[in-house]
Amino acid sequence: MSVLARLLRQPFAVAGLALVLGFVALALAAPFLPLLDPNATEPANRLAAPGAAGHLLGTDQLGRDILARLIFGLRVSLAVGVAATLAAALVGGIIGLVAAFYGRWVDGALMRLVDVLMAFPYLLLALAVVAALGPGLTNAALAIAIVNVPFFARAVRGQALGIVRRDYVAAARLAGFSDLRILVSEVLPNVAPLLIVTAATTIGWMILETAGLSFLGLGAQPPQADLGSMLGDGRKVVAAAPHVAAAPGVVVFVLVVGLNLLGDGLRDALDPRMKGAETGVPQPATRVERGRAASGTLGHEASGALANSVLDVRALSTAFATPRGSFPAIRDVSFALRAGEALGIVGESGSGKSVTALSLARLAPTPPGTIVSGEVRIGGDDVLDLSLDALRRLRGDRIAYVFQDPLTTLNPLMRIDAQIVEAIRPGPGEGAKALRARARALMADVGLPDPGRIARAYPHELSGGQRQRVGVAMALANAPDVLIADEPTTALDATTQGRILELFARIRRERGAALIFVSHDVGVVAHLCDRIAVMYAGEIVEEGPARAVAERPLHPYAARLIACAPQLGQPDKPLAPIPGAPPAIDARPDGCAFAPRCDHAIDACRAGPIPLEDAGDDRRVRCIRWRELLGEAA
Ligand SMILES: Nc1ncnc2c1ncn2[C@@H]1O[C@H](COP(=O)(O)OP(=O)(O)OP(=O)(O)O)[C@@H](O)[C@H]1O
Repeated sequence: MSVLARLLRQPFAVAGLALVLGFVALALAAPFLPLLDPNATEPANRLAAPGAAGHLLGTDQLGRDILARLIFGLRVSLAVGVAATLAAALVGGIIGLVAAFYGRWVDGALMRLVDVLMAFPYLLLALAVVAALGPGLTNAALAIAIVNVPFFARAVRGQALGIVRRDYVAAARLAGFSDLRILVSEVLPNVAPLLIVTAATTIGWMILETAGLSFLGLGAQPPQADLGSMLGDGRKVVAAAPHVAAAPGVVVFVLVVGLNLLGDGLRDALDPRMKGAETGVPQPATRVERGRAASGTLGHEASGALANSVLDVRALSTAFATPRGSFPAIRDVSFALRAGEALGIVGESGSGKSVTALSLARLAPTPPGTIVSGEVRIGGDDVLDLSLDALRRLRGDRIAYVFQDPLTTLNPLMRIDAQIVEAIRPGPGEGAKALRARARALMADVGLPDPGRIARAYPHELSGGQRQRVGVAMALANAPDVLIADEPTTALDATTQGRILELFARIRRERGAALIFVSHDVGVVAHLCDRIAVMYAGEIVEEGPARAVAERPLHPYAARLIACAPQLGQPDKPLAPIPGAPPAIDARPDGCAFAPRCDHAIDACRAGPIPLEDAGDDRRVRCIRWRELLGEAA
């Protein structure tokens, strides 16, 4: 959606835009309107009331027409405000960019200068500038621009500091581009929205400041009018003729309100992340709004309830709000796990593995995510019905996570043992010493060498494999019933990966927790897990015992996915990548989502939703042709 379209969706911004456009049109048209001469005095008609003697808004103390002066004054104020804003944005922008780009002493010198400018109260500084340069509108505008340079310089520097360290700027340097070219083509486009936003939200303020200087007699000089000098003139006769001050007062007020509404709207349109409601802090739990999903319980019957399951997921669907509407990222996901059982979820990137894993403890981000249907039963409770307090107790206690990169989840400033202790829910009367002992025991349990040393270390002092073991120790802290590992070995080298997989296998054997292991590596999952669920475009397309699925997949997608995974000991195995790409969440077809990439698709595949069918031998498959294809293969 374009910036303009986003702007026009905000009623307050539209009101601001209408007001500002109205004022600008009036100011531009001033010379062509049938107005009286704004500077022509008419002593006989001094302080005429509005409507009297052909003066719609009356006259001032010299008998000048207030309406004409107001429109011409508006023209002057707008021009001065815009010019001062552009000048401040230009100079401040350059200072900010140069300071961030060159760093070190350049940055130090420029920023100290900016600090000095900011140390003075703005009006005092503006008065000093005007005193030095002499009164007059141009000098007043210059003073206001100088006073506002620091705001632009600081904002731009802050943003540019992050950008100049990015790899694409380093790449431009390596390519031999000149500093100017890098600043203009790589850095500037990234700070431009911020510059526009700062200008849009400051311009109203700058018009007010210029009006303030004119009000004090330091800006527009007689007979020229601007809104500030008109207010200053009106103040002298406010008791006898309040309309003289009221007219410019109302115009300044409405103009600045309009500019601020427009500026705020522009900020939200240019950078939606800055908008309060949408960015807000993520909610502590995924929103649940069941009953909105159309697909209902397809496949629910097939899953059936599993006797003595610790986790029972039925027809779970999670949707994400996008600018084009709300679309399900996962649909109708059902499976069940017994204590000690391990389920591997595999699929291409974007197939919904992580959204499934996160939705189980309502950790999928809201906004933009909402769980729109389903049930997640852990030991009889439906997680989707729990209060926030109950949900907090459940997380960590009964369901725990291990993520891909523990460096992002560990606190860089806390020692390892303190972080593990923090994850432990203390038993009654359990003191600090006992908790530390439990932390050491956990560390030994997950195979961390030399727990004494590692306990005192910070996360950055550990290797990737050690950090992942810390992540596992924290997840195991309260002996959860369900352990969910989301690609826990992806960031590790092959040897370390093997050791961490062994750790998961041991945990499962010894602790009897149910394990959900998310991975894009079918080989790893087949080795570690009892069952495999293959996901495609947000749906489980095949689910069953790991060995059976890996050796004799029933769904054409599962078969292709397994065919394109390299296998240890089979160096000659031909790898056949699947042509095409999975559909985006807002472009999923009505029927089988894999049909456009499937060699076996027929018209019936595209006709409508395909149910997850029971395929015997404890297997389920979402394909209407699996029996035929199995026959062909045999
Ligand atoms: N915060 C979000 N906002 C909008 N859409 C999202 C969000 N998070 C995920 N999605 C969408 O949901 C779908 C499933 O994403 P998910 O992260 O579950 O995939 P995945 O299978 O785990 O992929 P990967 O292996 O790359 O992690 C994707 O199409 C993604 O675009």
